[in-house]
Amino acid sequence: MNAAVEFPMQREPFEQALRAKGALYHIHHPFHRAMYGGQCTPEQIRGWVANRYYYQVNIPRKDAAIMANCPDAAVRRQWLQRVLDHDGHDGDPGGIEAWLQLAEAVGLSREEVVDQRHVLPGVRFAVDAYYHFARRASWQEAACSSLTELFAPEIHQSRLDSWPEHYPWIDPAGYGYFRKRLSEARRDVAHGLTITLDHFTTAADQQRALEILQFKLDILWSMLDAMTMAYVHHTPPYHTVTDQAVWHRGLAS
Ligand SMILES: O=C(O)c1cc(C(=O)O)c2c(n1)C(=O)C(=O)c1cc(C(=O)O)[nH]c1-2
Repeated sequence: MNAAVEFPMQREPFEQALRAKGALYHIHHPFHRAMYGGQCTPEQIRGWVANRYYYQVNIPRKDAAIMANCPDAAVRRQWLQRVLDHDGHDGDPGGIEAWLQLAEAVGLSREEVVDQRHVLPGVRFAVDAYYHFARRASWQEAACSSLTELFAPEIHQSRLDSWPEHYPWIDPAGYGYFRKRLSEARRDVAHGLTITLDHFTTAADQQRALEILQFKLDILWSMLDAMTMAYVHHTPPYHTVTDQAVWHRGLAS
């Protein structure tokens, strides 16, 4: 009896298989489609910006966890740039600060964003799953999970192209974050892709890489599902019982 032998994909078809996952990117989520289609209310835009803040503040923590798991100094030196991009460094206030400027531009106060009062439990759990995966997984698997960034420049560009026209009430000074990420994401993805193509070489490894990328797509999609419940259907958690935002604001220190 012959056991089926699975051959690995060559480098190029494997990269194509990873890129094909873009068909499931959150750019296709109805919430995003409404956002760049100009159908979102100010409340919906504000809800998205306030919730996405939780992703923003956890990205550099996730990247620091990857560095902590990586014994290769050359990789760490390059990965460190991601932390600096978000946390800031000499002469660059960083992506978290740029996100807070976006928050102000859409009419939120810094305080209500930073204290995370608007962060929905579903968004928090999805982001936490990403952070915890990066802590537990090998650094190569965690690097692979960042590859949704393959598809991110297009989504940032779609906002730069559509928001000023559809949402003239947003102060254009807030768009710096999206502009900043165009080049940063392209650089990150070149590095993450090289690591992934080098590391996942057997057929089983390659299936695992595709599953990891699906996990990350699920995280991004689930965040928007939670926001849809709250801001489109007006059914946030506990809406059958109270109109107060009674959910917890995070137990992590
Ligand atoms: O606005 C977006 O839709 C979007 C998506 C993603 C992504 O695909 O994970 C990132 C970002 N933005 C982003 O700004 C960012 O800094 C970023 C870092 C990472 C990552 O996984 O390390 N993803 C993303």
